[in-house]
Amino acid sequence: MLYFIGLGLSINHLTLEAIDALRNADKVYIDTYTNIVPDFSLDKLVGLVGEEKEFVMAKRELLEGKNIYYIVEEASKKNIAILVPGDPFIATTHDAIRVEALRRGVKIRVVNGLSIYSLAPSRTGLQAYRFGKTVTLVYPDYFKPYSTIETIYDNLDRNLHTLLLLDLKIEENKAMTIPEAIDILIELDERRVLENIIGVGLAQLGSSMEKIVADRLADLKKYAYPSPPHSIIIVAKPHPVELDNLYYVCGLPEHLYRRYSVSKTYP
Ligand SMILES: C[S@@+](CC[C@H](N)C(=O)[O-])C[C@H]1O[C@@H](n2cnc3c(N)ncnc32)[C@H](O)[C@@H]1O
Repeated sequence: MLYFIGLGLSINHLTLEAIDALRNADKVYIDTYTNIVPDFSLDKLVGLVGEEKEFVMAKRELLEGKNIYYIVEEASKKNIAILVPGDPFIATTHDAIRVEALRRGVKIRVVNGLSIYSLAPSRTGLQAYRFGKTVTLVYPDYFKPYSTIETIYDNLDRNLHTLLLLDLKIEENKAMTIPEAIDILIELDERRVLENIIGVGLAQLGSSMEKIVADRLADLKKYAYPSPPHSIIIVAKPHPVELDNLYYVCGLPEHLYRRYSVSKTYP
């Protein structure tokens, strides 16, 4: 059996179903590269699921490429678990392992986990059905990420919010921060609309250090955030209830709350 288990965004998000599946596993691969879970502790995990099994802190190379065949082979003989931050199949590359297991006739089980995709709308009060395509902003090391800006423009043109995930290169010790992302966005913004639009900065969502702040996108740079993971929501024209949530839940400054309570134009 091959288990794909979501950890959630904090070790405290592990569900009873996840703990049960982990207890059944002979070997647990812990995905260490698709996200950062700041409060993750192997000792705490072992305490919850028992130590009589093998734990492997897995880098990208262990869960991708030809190693997929090795893991599926193992899972044809033993109970193997892959523990993934967030939800195991949201914004990860683990589908290739699932498909290979099913192709080989190896049984699989998916245990879902709390994801940035559900916490972002839920924690901010922005309505889930008003989000357009999610996009990741990558470091402009090799090319400028114009396609990311195009996606944000497309969403704004359809009056939809954008959940912007920020680049993680964990194996290079790099994780994009909200201020870094804003510099990149403003530099690439040919329409010159983004700096005045409302943005919501999300840092370590779901952990005890969680920070959520709403302001003009350009002004999100002036806040202090705990270390990554960070994301940003680019907010389309907010509905009245969303505007209330931006003010009361996310700390939108009062002058912006008042302005958008009466203004017909946005931003
Ligand atoms: C590749 S995605 C993986 C998503 C994960 N599988 C899930 O279901 O949440 C990782 C990106 O999600 C965002 N993210 C993940 N956890 C977060 C958190 N706790 N707070 C803010 N952003 C987060 C960051 O932008 C990070 O770079």
